[in-house]
Amino acid sequence: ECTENIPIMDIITPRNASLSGFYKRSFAYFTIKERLPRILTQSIDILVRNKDDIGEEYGEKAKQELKTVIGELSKLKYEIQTNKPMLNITSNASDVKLYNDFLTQQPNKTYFTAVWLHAECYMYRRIREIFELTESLRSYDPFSIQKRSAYETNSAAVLQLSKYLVSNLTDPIDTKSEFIKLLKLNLWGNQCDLSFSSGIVEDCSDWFQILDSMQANIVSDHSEDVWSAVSDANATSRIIDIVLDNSGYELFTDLCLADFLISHKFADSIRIYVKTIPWFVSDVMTSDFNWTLQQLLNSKEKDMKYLGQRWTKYVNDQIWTIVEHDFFTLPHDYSLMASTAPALYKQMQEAKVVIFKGDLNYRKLLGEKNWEPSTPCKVALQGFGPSKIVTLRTVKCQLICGLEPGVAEALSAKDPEWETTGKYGVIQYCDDIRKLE
Ligand SMILES: O=P(O)(O)OC[C@H]1O[C@](O)(CO)[C@@H](O)[C@@H]1O
Ligand SMILES: [Mn+2]
Repeated sequence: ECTENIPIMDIITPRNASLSGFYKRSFAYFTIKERLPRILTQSIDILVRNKDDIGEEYGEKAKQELKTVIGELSKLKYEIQTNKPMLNITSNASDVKLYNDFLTQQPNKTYFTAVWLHAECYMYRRIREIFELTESLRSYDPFSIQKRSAYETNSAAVLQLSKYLVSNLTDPIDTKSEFIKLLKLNLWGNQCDLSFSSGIVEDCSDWFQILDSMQANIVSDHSEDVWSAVSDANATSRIIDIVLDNSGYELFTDLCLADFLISHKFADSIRIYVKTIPWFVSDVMTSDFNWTLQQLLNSKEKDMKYLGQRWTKYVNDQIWTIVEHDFFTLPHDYSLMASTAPALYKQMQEAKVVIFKGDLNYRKLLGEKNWEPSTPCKVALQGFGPSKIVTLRTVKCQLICGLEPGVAEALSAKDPEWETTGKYGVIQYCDDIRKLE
């Protein structure tokens, strides 16, 4: 039991405190104690199982370097389990200065005593550093195999949704109700995330049938506000930003939403924000985006092929643009964006609406704080507000805002694990704070 000498408290997370492994009766503690080491073990197993293929593709030297990489991943796992301090990143990548400056400023620098967000982001940044410091595996994505198989596992759901979307594009529809239906399908797509389900991907194909019955699990539903914001014909901006989360089926639901926004003329351009390094196992990088379009283009299913062609044209015509920015893989929460990445904040201010996907983005929007669940979203955002904000998030950890009084208490009474199963979700909207001044 190597956590016995860790100075942590055997309590739940206090109200308004930062989530941290320091509170033993928390999901943060469980994640750092159990889940992060398991993710590293999974990565090591996958590298060992695929070392011949990787040697084929990256050369003999890569096969040798894999031994070092596996050793380094094991060392990282041991560091976490024994609560070592998070040391500076030593590679010379573009984010390293910002990263180390941030690390230096943190009062608690060990995995179990740091803010959970910082410790978890740091682990993924260290995984990246291990590959950055090799010669032949600098561009290798250790999560690519898992991201690809997650897509394959859900190909039935992708096919079903592609048929639905294509029929929507041709038949006359009730735009508002179809938009809100697509929004909810998009929300539930967030359940498919490998850092959470540790590789077991839900079968998402029966969601059409049960969408209505899942309505009860949307514990905060601002769909009407989201509809008003995206369909606002008086808005000056014709840009909608989508900050992506997971690859696979979830990415497909994001592209369906992005297509709907263009084809129904709610925007002239969609900016799609991806990660610049392998992140939280499932998160989308440009390579995953391109791979997904390629799968659609190569598909034998006519609707999938058609969408692949349609969406490739959106990219070529710059109706959809991929935005890469280091900020999204820093440990900084979004209240620090304006000061840390002013150009990015300014760019987001150009958008009509900014849609954030998933649990990690939600944690960064709320500054990783254990707010009173009925705290208004505007308060929890702590000043972050480049535009109108929409979040589509399945609830995977113990932080939330914007709930009606009593809702959280009722959920805890009915289902004590409600915050950490991904079974519940929120569709939340926060108006542009510039308007509220
Ligand atoms: O892919 P998503 O929705 O951001 O979920 C990943 C998040 O869920 C968790 O697994 C639990 O909160 C975190 O480790 C991580 O922030
Ligand atoms: Mn994710």
